[in-house]
Amino acid sequence: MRPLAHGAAHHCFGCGKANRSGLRLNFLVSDEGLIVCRTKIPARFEGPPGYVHGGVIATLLDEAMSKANRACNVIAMTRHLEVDYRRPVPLRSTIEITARHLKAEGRKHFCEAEIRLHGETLASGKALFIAVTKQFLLSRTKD
Ligand SMILES: CCCCCCCCCCCCCC(=O)SCCNC(=O)CCNC(=O)[C@H](O)C(C)(C)COP(=O)(O)OP(=O)(O)OC[C@H]1O[C@@H](n2cnc3c(N)ncnc32)[C@H](O)[C@@H]1OP(=O)(O)O
Repeated sequence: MRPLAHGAAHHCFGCGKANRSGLRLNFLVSDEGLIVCRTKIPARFEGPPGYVHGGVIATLLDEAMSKANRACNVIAMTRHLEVDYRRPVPLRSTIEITARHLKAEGRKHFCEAEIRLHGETLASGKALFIAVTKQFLLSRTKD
C-alpha cells in the first residue's frame, strides 16, 4: 500500500488538511487500486450517543469511493449514493474504510465501499459517479 496522491482541495471536508473542522482523512492505495483508510472519528461527529452520525458515515463511504476514482485518474462527482447502515459505527475506535472502482460505462463510474471494525462490516455503500472536467470542478473556486 502507498499514500494516494489525489490532488483534492485542501479545504475538502473529507480529506482537506487545511479544514480544521473536517475529517482530515488519509488514504492508501494498493497496486490493484483498493483504497484503504484507517481512522478514528472524533466525538464532535456524534449522532446516536457514542456513535458516528449517519450523514458522516455516508461521507466516509463517498469520500473513499471518490478516491477509488482518483486512483484510476478519474475526476468525477457523486450522482447517486446508496448506504446500508448495518451496525452503528462507534466514535473514537479505529475503523477501516475500503473502496474500489468496479466498472466504467462512458462517463459513468461505479464504485463500492465498506466500513469495518475488527473485521465486521458496519456500513457499506455503492455509488454512481459522473466524470467531469477539471474546468467544471473548479468553476466556483476563487484564487
Ligand atoms: C483539479 C484536479 C484535482 C482533482 C481533484 C478531484 C476531486 C474530486 C472531487 C470529488 C468529490 C467527492 C464526491 C462529492 O462529494 S461530489 C459532491 C456531490 N455531488 C454533486 O454535487 C454533483 C451534483 N450533480 C451534478 O453536478 C451533475 O449531476 C453531474 C455533473 C454529476 C452530472 O451531470 P450531467 O448532466 O453531465 O449528467 P446527468 O445528471 O444527466 O447523469 C449522467 C448519467 O447518469 C445516469 N444516472 C443518473 N442516476 C442514475 C442512477 N441512479 N443509476 C444509473 N444511472 C443513473 C443518467 O441517466 C445519465 O445517463 P445517460 O443518460 O448519460 O446515459
